[in-house]
Amino acid sequence: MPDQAAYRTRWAAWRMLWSASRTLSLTALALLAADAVLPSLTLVAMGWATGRIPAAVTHGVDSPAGHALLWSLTLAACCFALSMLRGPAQDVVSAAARARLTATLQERLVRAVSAPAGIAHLEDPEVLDRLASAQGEVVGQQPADAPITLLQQMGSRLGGLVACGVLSTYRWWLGLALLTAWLVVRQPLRALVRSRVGTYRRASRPLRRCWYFLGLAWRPQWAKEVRVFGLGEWVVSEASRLYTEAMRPSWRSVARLNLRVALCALLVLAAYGLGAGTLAWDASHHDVPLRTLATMLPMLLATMPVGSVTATDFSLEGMLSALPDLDRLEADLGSVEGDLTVDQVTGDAAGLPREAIRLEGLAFRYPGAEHDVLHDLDLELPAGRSLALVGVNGAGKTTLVTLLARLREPTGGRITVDGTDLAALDARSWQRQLAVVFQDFTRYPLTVAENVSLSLRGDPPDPAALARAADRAGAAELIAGLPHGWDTVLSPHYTGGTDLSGGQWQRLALTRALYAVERGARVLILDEPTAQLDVRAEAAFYDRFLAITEGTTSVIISHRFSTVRRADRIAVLDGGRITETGGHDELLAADGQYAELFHAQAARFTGATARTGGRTN
Ligand SMILES: Nc1ncnc2c1ncn2[C@@H]1O[C@H](COP(=O)(O)OP(=O)(O)OP(=O)(O)O)[C@@H](O)[C@H]1O
Repeated sequence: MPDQAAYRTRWAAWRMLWSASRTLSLTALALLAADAVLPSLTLVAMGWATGRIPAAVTHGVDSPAGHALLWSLTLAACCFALSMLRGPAQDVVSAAARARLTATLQERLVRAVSAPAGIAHLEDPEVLDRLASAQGEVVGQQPADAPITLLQQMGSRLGGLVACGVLSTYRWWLGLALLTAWLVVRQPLRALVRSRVGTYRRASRPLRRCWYFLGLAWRPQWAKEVRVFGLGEWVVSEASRLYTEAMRPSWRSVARLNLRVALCALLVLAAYGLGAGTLAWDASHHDVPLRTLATMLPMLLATMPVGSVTATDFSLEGMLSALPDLDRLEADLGSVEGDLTVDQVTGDAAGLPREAIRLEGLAFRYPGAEHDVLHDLDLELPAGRSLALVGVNGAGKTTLVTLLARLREPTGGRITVDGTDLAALDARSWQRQLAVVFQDFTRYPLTVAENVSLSLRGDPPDPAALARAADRAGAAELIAGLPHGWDTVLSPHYTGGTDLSGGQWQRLALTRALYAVERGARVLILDEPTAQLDVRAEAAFYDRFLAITEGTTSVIISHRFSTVRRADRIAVLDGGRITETGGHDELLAADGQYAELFHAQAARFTGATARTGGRTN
C-alpha cells in the first residue's frame, strides 16, 4: 500500500510538470533518455578505443586499426561531450521548471487556505502542520523541484539498468545477479529513506516551534525584546532542545535500519565481488580481449545507480512528501475558483444592511475552550447608526467583531442582516460590505497609496476618494509631510523606505477603512481606533466622530470613553452578554457598569490633572 501511494505521488508530480509545460516535460524526458544511455555508451566507446590501442601502435595511425581507434575515440569524445553538456542543460530545465511549478504550487496553496471565508482553520494545528509541509518547510526541500528530480533519478536508475544489460552481453547471469542483489536490498533501503522523511513529517509541530524560536533572534518585531531582556541564550537552547526532541525518534529508527542496511551492503558487496572476481578469473585463465575487459570493468560500477541510495533519494522523498499534504489541504478546505476577489456590488449581500443587523441569542466558544466567550447575546445595530461597545479586557469584544465579519461562525444563536440569517449570505460578499480596522491591523510594506487603496485591489485607486478618506481620518497632514507623499514606501526594509509611529500607522489604518467606505462598504468596524493616538489626535478623532461614521452602520470598540461617548448608542458587554445599552448620559444616569468604568477613568484623569497642577499636554 505505501508503495502504491508513493507511485501515485510520483505520477502526480509528473502530471504537474506536464500540465505546466509540455516543452519542459519533453526536454526533461530527453535528458532522462540521455542519462539512461550516455554513461554505458561512453564506457563501451572507451573500451573499444582501449582495445584498439595495441594494434594501432603496431600498425600505425594510418592503418585500418589506427582508423578504427580514431573512430572509437571520436565516438567516446562525442559521448563525453554530450555528458558534459547534459549538466548545464539540466540546470536550465530545473530552473525553468522550478520557476513555473513554484508559482503553480503557491497559487494552489493560497487558493486552498483562502477557500474558507473565516480564519478558524488558520488556528488549527493540524492545518498549520500540513501548510508547513506543503510549503516544503518541514523537510527543507522545495516541492516544486520534485518532478525534475524524479525524472533525473529515473534516468540514473535506467542508466544502471542499461549497464546491467551490457554486462549481461558478457555473462548473461552477471548483470542479472547484480540487478537481483539491488532488488533484494531495495526494500530496506527505501524504508530507510521513508523513515527519515516520515520522522520529519511527524515532528512538524516541535519543528515549527523550533523555527519560531530561531525567528525570535532575527525578526525585527521580536528581536527587540530578545535583546533587551537578554534572551539570546534561552532562544538558542530552546531551539536546540526542540530540534533534538523532534529528531530523536528518527535517530533511533535510523540506527535500527542502518543495521539492516549494513547487512544489505554485505550482499551487494558480495555481488560486486563476484562480478570483479569473474572478470579477473577470465582475464587470467582465458583469452579475454582487452576491449572487453576495458568495457566491463568500469561497467560494473555503472550498474550501481540501478539501486543505490544517495542524498538525491532523501531529497526527492522530502519534496514528494509535500504534495499529498497540499492535496489534503485542498480536499479539506476546498479551493477558490477564479478571481479571489468578490465583487462588492454583485454579491448577494450587496447594499446590506438597509434596516438592521441583529444578534439573536448569540453564543461562541473557541475550539477546545471550556467556557463560552459569548452566550445569550442580544443586540440590534440599526442601519446608518453608530454603536459603541465597551467592556473590560477579555469580555469578548474582538471575538464579537470576528463573528460580525464572518471570520468565525457562532456556536449558538444567529446574526441576521435585514432579517436574513448571515449564514445564508455569501460570506465573501458580506465581507466586502465591511470596512474594519482591527486592533492588530496590517502594516503593508507598500506605498501609502497602496496601503490605503489595497482594500479594494483590482480597482484603480481613486485620488479624490483617497484624499477625502485621509481628510476624514485626520491623516492628510501626516501624508503630505512624508518625503514622497502618497508614494512614500512604508518600510525601512526597502531602499528609500521609511516607517511610521504606532499612532501614525493607526491613522493610516483608519484612512484605509474610510476609503473602503468611500468605495461602497456599508458597515464600519473600528476595534480600538484611538488606542495609540496622543491626546490631541484623540480629541481630533472625537471632533470628527460624526464625519467618520456618517451614513454608515458603525461599531466602535474602545476603552477610551472620550471616543465612545459620541456614539448614537453604547452597549456594555459583560459576562458574555450585553448588560446595558443607551446613550452616554442615559447610562451615566443608570449608574451601572458603564458609569462605574467612566467614573474610574475620569477620576484617573482628574487625579493626574490635580497632580500636575492643572497642566495638560
Ligand atoms: N484565538 C483564540 N483562541 C482561544 N481563545 C481566545 C482566542 N482569542 C481570544 N480568546 C479568548 O477569548 C476571550 C475574549 O477575548 P477578546 O479578544 O474577544 O476580548 P476583548 O474584549 O476584545 O479584550 P480586550 O479589551 O483586551 O481587547 C479571552 O478570554 C481570550 O482569552
